[in-house]
Amino acid sequence: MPESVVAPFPFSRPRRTRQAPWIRDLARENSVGTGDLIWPIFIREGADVEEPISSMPGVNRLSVDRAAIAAERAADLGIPCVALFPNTPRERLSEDCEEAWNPDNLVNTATRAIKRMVPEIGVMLDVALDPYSIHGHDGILRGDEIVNDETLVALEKQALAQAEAGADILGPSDMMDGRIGVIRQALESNDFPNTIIMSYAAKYASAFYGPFRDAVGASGQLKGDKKTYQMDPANGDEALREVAIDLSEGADMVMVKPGMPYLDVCRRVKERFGAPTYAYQVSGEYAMLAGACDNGWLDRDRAVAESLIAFKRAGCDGVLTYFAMEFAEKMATE
Ligand SMILES: NCC(=O)CCC(=O)O
Repeated sequence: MPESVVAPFPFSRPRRTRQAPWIRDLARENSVGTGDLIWPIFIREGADVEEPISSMPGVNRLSVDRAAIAAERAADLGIPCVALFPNTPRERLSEDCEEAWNPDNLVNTATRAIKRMVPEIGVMLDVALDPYSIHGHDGILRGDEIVNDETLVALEKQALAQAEAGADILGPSDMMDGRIGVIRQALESNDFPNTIIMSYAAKYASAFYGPFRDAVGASGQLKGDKKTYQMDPANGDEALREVAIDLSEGADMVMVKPGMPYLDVCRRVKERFGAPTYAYQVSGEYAMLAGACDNGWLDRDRAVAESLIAFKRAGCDGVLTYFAMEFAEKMATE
């Protein structure tokens, strides 16, 4: 940033550029639009079903047919991409997570349905085993250990099944070492040169994921915690090392997660690497804001817009947010 030269008061009066809407519009440094947003959708079994998620008031699990209709609405409103997360039926969870590479699992089926109905919207899928494991971890568990290299073999199979289903962006969210290189190599070797990888590069072991685990049906399952693979919230330099590794292994875009408590990390990542940088405003952030708004303690439209502009100000190119649809609906009426 250039050094600012400021005249002494009264020659300098910062309020001059805030005195009326037109000059505030003209002086505004950042903006957020629907084109900056990725909308996460939870997918469940069944047909014609929308099921509320109690810990995320206003967010529903959708059956595949409903998800395709919702994606069409999102595209009409200018949202460029949806991210799909499965609420896998309990009987399909296993130790070895085979459901993750089932070509007909919920997210692969939903991807095909959405791409058939709305080919112009991007579809992003998470590459990680937690929605498919009986223990709720993102990798293969042997004894007490999440085994890194064995997990990579499973992630490769999962990623290829997703690319085959038509996913445009793969989001490895597991935080195993070496997974971006393995997935990129597999995509190149299997004729998917255009599949984009947005790595969850700096994903923290956070308390703010609680409602998500409820949404995907994994809250009761998790044994222990994820601290041996997700990052320590106390660390910032380590995030830069993680991002450097993922970019050098072939990630096209990188993500910081959660969002609002980690805006410093977003800023540092963007400044250091200049790569396309995204933040995930996670379920706990959604629940916190939605809960306060539902209680009348915050003005919902203003609080949501302010939370989203903060990501742009911090240097992000875009945001994954459960508020995407309501923000887009609001923008469309203005
Ligand atoms: N891999 C996707 C997530 O873990 C989402 C977390 C959240 O929304 O809390």
